[in-house]
Amino acid sequence: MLFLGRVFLHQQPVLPGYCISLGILGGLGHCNSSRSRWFSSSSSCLRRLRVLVDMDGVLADFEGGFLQKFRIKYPEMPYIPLEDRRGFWVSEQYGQMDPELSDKAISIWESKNFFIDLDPIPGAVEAMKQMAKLEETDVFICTSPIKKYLYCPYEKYAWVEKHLGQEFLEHIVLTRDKTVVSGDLLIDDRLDIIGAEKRPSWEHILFTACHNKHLELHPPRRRLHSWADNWKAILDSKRPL
Ligand SMILES: Cc1cn([C@H]2C[C@H](OP(=O)(O)O)[C@@H](CO)O2)c(=O)[nH]c1=O
Ligand SMILES: [Mg+2]
Ligand SMILES: [Mg+2]
Repeated sequence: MLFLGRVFLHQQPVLPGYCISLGILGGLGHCNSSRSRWFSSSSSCLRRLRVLVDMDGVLADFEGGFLQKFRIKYPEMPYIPLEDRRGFWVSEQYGQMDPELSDKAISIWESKNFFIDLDPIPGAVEAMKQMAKLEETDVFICTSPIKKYLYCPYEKYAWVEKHLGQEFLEHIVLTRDKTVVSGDLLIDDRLDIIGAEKRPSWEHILFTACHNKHLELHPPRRRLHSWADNWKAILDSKRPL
């Protein structure tokens, strides 16, 4: 008998709708990673955890890099110290201070070398290397390019190669819509991640950043406060028992 369905863990669907199994559902997860993983000898497929990790604000310090370059390019202009940042979009808050500052802010991340020059977030590189080495775990960097595509997509790849190594180039998902990417977890600094898929397969873990640290999350939503926080425990909470 063919069974087509979804399994829920922590109220999150962990099986994409296209995962078809022959009856036995216990312990199933993403079964599409390779043909041999679809079924083990006991007719249940090995379940690998898939973690999607955002780039800007989680691996690469977009906010710090922005402020540094903004102050160099516009030394006479007012700026917003990182502790006063509110709201995801930098240009919105700058525009509220002075309408002409919105375009000036945008000019910073639309410039050549903005994305490649970003410093890693503390602990990010080490955590990603450790995470990738974990058994039964697949890690992907899931990041949105800006729409001015002249430099950003290239520089995001170059950044990953520079800081994480060439092997990680196989693990990049560039998308403007993260809801259509399947995974168990998405670690991301943006509060509202919406798109075409109304029921994304991942649980969103909010990565704490200067612009979101004051926001109160409603249960069962969870945060990762930094890479010094216990990210392994969050991964383990999504593994089958
Ligand atoms: C415009 C803007 C972009 N970004 C990041 C988010 C996206 O990267 P990521 O998906 O890696 O977090 C990218 C394109 O919007 O730039 C900010 O973090 N703040 C901003 O104000
Ligand atoms: Mg981000
Ligand atoms: Mg691994």
